[in-house]
Amino acid sequence: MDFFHYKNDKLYAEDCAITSLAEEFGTPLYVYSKATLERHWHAFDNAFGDYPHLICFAVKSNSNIAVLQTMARLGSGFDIVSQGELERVLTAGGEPGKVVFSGVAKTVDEIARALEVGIRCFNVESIAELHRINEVAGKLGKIAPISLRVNPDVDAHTHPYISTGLKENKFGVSVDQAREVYRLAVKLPHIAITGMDCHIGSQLTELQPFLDTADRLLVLIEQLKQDGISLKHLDLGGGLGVTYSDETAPHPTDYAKALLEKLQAYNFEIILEPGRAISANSGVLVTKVEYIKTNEARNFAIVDAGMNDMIRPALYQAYMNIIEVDRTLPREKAVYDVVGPICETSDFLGKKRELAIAAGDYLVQRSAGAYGASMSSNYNSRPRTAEVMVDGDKAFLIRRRESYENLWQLENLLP
Ligand SMILES: Cc1ncc(COP(=O)(O)O)c(C=O)c1O
Ligand SMILES: N[C@@H](CCCC[NH3+])C(=O)O
Repeated sequence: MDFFHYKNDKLYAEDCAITSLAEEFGTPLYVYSKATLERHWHAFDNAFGDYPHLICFAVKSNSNIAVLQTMARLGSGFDIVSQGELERVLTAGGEPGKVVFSGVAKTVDEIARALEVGIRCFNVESIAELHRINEVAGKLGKIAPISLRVNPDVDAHTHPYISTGLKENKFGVSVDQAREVYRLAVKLPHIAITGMDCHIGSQLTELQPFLDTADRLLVLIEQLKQDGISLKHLDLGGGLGVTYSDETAPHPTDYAKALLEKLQAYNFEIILEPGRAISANSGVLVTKVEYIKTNEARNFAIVDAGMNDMIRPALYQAYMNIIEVDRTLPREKAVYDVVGPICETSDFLGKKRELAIAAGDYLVQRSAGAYGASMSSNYNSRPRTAEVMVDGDKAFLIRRRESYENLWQLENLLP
């Protein structure tokens, strides 16, 4: 069941008509469905049944505090990559004891804050970081729980910009060095080894790379046993893909089943860090057609949302569906490039889309709940969009539209 659906040819988010939301809150507008967020989180959580596990929502995919609050109320953990994300989780009511901290450049201040609030563990990405965490923990009189992010050198078969598990990527410690690093970690006085993690990439549409990764990590885990190092958890990161057009991504149940077949014999808690699979299809970007422009080569639908609001097509040539909001309007179909207001040729939401539209109509870009608002910017001095969370027939403004004053509120004129 899709909570974004047509009723009498008019698009709804749950029981709220998108046209009404656009008129009430203006466009561009991010609209999230609370029921979809919850259903997707439960799909992961239920997939593991009674097997010990923790689903840590990847905050980077959608960091609005109401989205995080929705996750926290379900009992979710969180995967963070900065102190900013940590503070958001805490503000949203998330439990610090369910936070895992990834990221290659953790600063001294970030480490100290994470130790102060008592996060679940640091996903350590280098030897230098391990030493830094040990030092900071020592100064604070704490023991830092750590997991080593192992880079398994597995090809995730995804876009090169969102592939993270190859040796040439900056992430983690290579699988060949990891044993040495664990042997070092075990000797450090302010470090407690709790687990192992990895994250090989995003928008994976096959299970095999995850399973190959698990195999490589299990070999390493056996070697660590010989060294007397035992782990409490195994964190396989995020990365499960979603359907943007016609790709089929594995269901969390199939993923969990395949993992459990491998891991049943071990006594680990399993941690996953899904972002996109929970948030992408829980949200849409609503935009208004400002102008239709036609030349010999193209029809352009010029809309009020740009690459500053949704950068995925510009950055990864990502395909995202674009659909009409009101199909009862009498319109001729034509093929359009749907482009934004930004002064960049890469500013498009979609190319060669068949749409029945006229100026003034609303369009929706689907699957925009992940890496949409969280990657938005003020480029071209465009105030960031509002965000709305729909719950049944109620709509809550969870981020107000920025004002023009907001654009320069942190800037100063010279004396
Ligand atoms: C360490 C880590 N965990 C989790 C995620 C979430 O990934 P996804 O949104 O593909 O599930 C990412 C982003 O790719 C990441 O870098
Ligand atoms: N931002 C990317 C995903 C990268 C995730 C970060 N490791 C996307 O929109 O597809």
